Amino acid sequence: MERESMLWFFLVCVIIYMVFYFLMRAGDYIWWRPKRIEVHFSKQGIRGPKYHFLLGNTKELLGFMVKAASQSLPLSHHTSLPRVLPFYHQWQKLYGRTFLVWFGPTARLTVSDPILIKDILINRSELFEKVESPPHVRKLEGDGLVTLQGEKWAHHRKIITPSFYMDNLELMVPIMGKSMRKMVDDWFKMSKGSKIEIDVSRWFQELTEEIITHTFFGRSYEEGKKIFELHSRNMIYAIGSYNKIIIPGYRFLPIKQNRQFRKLDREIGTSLKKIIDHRLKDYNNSGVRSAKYPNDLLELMIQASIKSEHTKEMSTWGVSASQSPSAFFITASDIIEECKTMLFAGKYTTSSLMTWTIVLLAMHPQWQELAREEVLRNCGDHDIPTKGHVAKLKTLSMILKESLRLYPPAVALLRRAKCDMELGGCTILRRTELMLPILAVHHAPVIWGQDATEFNPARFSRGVSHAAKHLTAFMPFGLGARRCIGENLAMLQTKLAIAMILQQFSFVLAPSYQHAPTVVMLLDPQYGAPITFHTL
Ligand code: HEM
Repeated sequence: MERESMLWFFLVCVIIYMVFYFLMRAGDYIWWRPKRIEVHFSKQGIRGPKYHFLLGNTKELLGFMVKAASQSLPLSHHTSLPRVLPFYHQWQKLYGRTFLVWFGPTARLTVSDPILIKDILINRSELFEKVESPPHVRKLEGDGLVTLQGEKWAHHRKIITPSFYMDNLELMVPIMGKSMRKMVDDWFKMSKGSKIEIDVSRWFQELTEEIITHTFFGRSYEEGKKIFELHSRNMIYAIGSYNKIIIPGYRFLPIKQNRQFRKLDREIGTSLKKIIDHRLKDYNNSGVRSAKYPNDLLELMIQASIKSEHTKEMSTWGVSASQSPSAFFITASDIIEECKTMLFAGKYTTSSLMTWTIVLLAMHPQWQELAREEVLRNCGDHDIPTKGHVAKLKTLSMILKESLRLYPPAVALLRRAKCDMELGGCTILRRTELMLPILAVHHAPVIWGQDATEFNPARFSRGVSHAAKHLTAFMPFGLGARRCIGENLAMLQTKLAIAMILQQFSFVLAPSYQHAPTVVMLLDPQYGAPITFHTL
């Protein structure tokens, strides 16, 4: 009996200890640790809004966003920072360009000095890692290049990079041109030879989807298209849950939205596997391809995977394990994840660039005229521009850069310190997150001059180095080793699309257009981008 009571006593002590331990850990996470971090930074002169229990500054952040979203900007007015990143606009006035913000109990050091940004993204990038996206977004973006770290990221980057070389992409100009011709012809028909109002953002999303499908899937285009459609549907669920990410365990709730999300995700995996299995039939047991097709991104990855030493994975694909060479490259599930990543990273970013460029040209008719004159002079008035033509469109290049400067699709980057370190004379603690507000850097008068918030593509006439005080202040595609791999593809397809629109139409903002740049995941027009096109 006594032994039994002892056992009970012991058990109760263990439970009390464990409860106490977890309470202490939780208390440390949501109160003492944030307070220590606040003191640590304030001793070094870095201040910021006060940390509030559990929520951090979430309430203030949401308040700023709701207020900013309720008012549109005047037309042709590009001072979008107070609307898009209202917290940065308000707090940098109080605390300076480097300050501490609390996203729940997570501290984020906001850094907008280009010299420090260069340190973080280029000079000492190995000391920083990427920050994971919220769970639903992570599922959508896939475990591909955007999120991978370390050696695996380096392997994938090496394999995928050749697909995005300019020489390779230029071969796709006729295919891209065909998709764009179809879009422009559709608009022409809808205009009945006169004029038509179109919300361009939706059309550009479809266009970029088609082009990435060609880049990735090549001859499997039709099957690839279905996967994109599933992915786009899932994107709607992810966006729906984006503002609920502060609810712990939200993604596990057995609600219709979550069930639907998981179902579509499984369907994407199954469909992709089918395409890969089909392609593998072109390979003999030695891993040599019998059929002759041009290389698309999927093919490059399959070839790399055939060299994989992941024998188990390979045998499930029906390729003889004994034939696999020894170097580790890439596996079947890696390909599936990379595919999702490309779809996620390439579609909405590029359509956002196309949309803002058309909006800007509609707002600034003198630049629209200059760009059209250049296009007609170099490419003629109807023909699909060739890669040679595209290379000559210098004014259009300047316009795209100015569009990316004023309206960068990705408005901020995130990194996390891997260890305690010194940055700009201040000690940063391990696991501190750093927020690099691209939009704020692109709009800073100290970097770009007093006309920083004006649309002036001429500032890029002698290149980025003459446009800004710091070469690294222009970073719509990021900087350093993790710089966007799809930059060439995005610029090429946007140039081609805008050139082909300029050949056929002049355009102005539709009367219903409201100038309201906003961020859900990327920078988009809150009420769409209705534009009135007049046939030439
Ligand atoms: C205007 C269009 C685009 C913009 C503004 C853009 C922007 C960016 C930015 C800012 C990054 C760096 C993220 C970071 O450092 O945390 C990035 C990375 C990336 N982008 Fe893009 N992107 C665009 C188009 C594309 C396209 C068309 C693709 C592919 C089809 C693509 C694929 C990627 C990938 C895979 C990464 C991760 C690279 C790595 O970490 O190695 N992007 N992009």
